[in-house]
Amino acid sequence: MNHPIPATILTGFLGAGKTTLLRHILTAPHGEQIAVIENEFGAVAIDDRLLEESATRVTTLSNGCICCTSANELAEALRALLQGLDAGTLAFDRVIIECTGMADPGPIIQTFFADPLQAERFRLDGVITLVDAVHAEQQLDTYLLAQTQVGFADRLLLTKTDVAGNSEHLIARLQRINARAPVSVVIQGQTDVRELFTLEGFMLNDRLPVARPRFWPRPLPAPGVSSVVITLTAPPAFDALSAVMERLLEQYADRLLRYKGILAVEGEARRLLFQGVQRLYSADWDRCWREEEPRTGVMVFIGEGLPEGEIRAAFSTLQPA
Ligand SMILES: Nc1nc2c(ncn2[C@@H]2O[C@H](COP(=O)(O)OP(=O)(O)OP(=O)(O)O)[C@@H](O)[C@H]2O)c(=O)[nH]1
Repeated sequence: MNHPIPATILTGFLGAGKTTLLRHILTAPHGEQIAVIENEFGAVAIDDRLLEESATRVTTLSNGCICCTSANELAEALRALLQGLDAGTLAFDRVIIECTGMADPGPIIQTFFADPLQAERFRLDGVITLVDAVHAEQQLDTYLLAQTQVGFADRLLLTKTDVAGNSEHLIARLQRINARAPVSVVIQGQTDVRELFTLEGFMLNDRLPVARPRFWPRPLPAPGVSSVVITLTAPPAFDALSAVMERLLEQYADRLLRYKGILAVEGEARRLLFQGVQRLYSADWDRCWREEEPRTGVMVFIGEGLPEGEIRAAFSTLQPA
């Protein structure tokens, strides 16, 4: 059985610097061969040829926005890459998908969960969202999509800080939208590529940063994308936990972009890893808790117009009064 091939999704609003970063990734000496799936918006080919020189293969999805029409096309492109790999006509260690600036990463991510072949042969390593420090505040004010892209991220990269100057306010805003994803600065695509390649954002392991709870003086204006971090100090019973999650998903799955957590369960030596994207989720038993580890569970919910009160109330029923 082959190891699943890691896939990285690059997203970010129009002009955020995705192609600039991709070019840097393709020429950096990280030792991986990379296949690229480009999602063109409109007919104007961006620098495919430039990318072609350093990538194993560049597949361009013709159909504009992946999120609207071409989820199937993406699945087809991934399948074609696998065929090439299996036939020995292609060699690559990783796939990078560059989304258009107007794409909602949700359906793209779901492609990796929904299709059994994709789920088996690929491992979604992480979603990297680029944020243009010059324009992001205005984009976040105007386009829910810009917030959604931030909400889906495992890692946020702030670009153009060389022009924007002080970005503290923006960084605080990004962390409010997505308390889970670390934010780092990238100027003209320059970054340590290896750090982008081992996110394992969907594997939920020890790399999940356990976000500190944050307190904000004012609630976010709704609707907006925000995150809620829930900490469970006492391990709940499995059935009670399942019932709470099922009820929340039944009612609010549409509003939940992503949620994931590491949970301790009563009478169970192993950690429960729970993660999902909108309606698609999985719960898996992971390694045993180590003796010295506090059996504290943490769940992070990221979503649009998050029903924070309801989520907190549901989980509080799992804790001793
Ligand atoms: N000053 C500055 N400019 C940057 C930086 N990163 C990217 N740019 C410029 O921003 C512009 C847009 O960069 P691209 O890499 O094409 O952005 P993109 O996200 O691929 O754009 P779309 O495909 O249109 O969504 C280009 O002119 C880049 O040179 C940066 O860190 N600083």
